[in-house]
Amino acid sequence: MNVVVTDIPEVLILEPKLFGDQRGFFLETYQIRRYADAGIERPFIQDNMSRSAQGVLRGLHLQNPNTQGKLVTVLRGKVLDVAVDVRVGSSTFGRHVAVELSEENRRQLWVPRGFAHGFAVLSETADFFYKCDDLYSPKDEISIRWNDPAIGIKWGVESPSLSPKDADAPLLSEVKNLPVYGQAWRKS
Ligand SMILES: Cc1cn([C@H]2C[C@H](O)[C@@H](COP(=O)(O)OP(=O)(O)O[C@H]3O[C@@H](C)C(=O)[C@@H](O)[C@H]3O)O2)c(=O)[nH]c1=O
Repeated sequence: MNVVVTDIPEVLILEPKLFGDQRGFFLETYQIRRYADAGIERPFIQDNMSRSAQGVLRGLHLQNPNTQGKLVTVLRGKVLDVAVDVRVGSSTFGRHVAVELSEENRRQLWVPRGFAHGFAVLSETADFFYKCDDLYSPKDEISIRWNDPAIGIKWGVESPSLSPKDADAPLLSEVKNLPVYGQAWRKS
């Protein structure tokens, strides 16, 4: 597995080794020791899957407290996947990493605790799978406006299709209960 450290060093791109043969291919999408060596150490306790049509944008989402680290994989299709550092007091607060994840490149993104996450679907449909290191907690959910100019993400999608919650989301500067740097990802 190749590990690519991004401009925000806690955000990682993982490139699992792919074994192709006449039947198709095989790869490990998670393996406890290898991912721990890359810095992804907490146990995953929830797995999620979603399917979305072209032009759908989900995000930007996080939970606080009960922040979740997410290891995200695209099983089918292509998305632009984004992690935004929203940890108050972080030297990279408000900055983001945007990476294309697809069934062709088989890349994964590690979205650490304390980061907002979202993705836009660039293919006809996308099947999206992610592992979480804390449980879904609706009372802790925070949405941040996908097109907040202070974040400045170039999604590559015109007029995305959004959930009502995401369409009405506040700007980053309007969110009161953001995670605090140094608390969001403390080892449990
Ligand atoms: C996220 C989630 C949703 N749900 C339910 C609540 C709701 O009825 C339905 C759809 O929920 P949402 O609209 O929040 O789904 P969605 O917009 O796909 O939310 C997800 O977006 C991406 C970007 C993330 O990073 C995820 O953590 C999560 O926030 O599924 C669960 O039961 N468990 C979960 O873990």
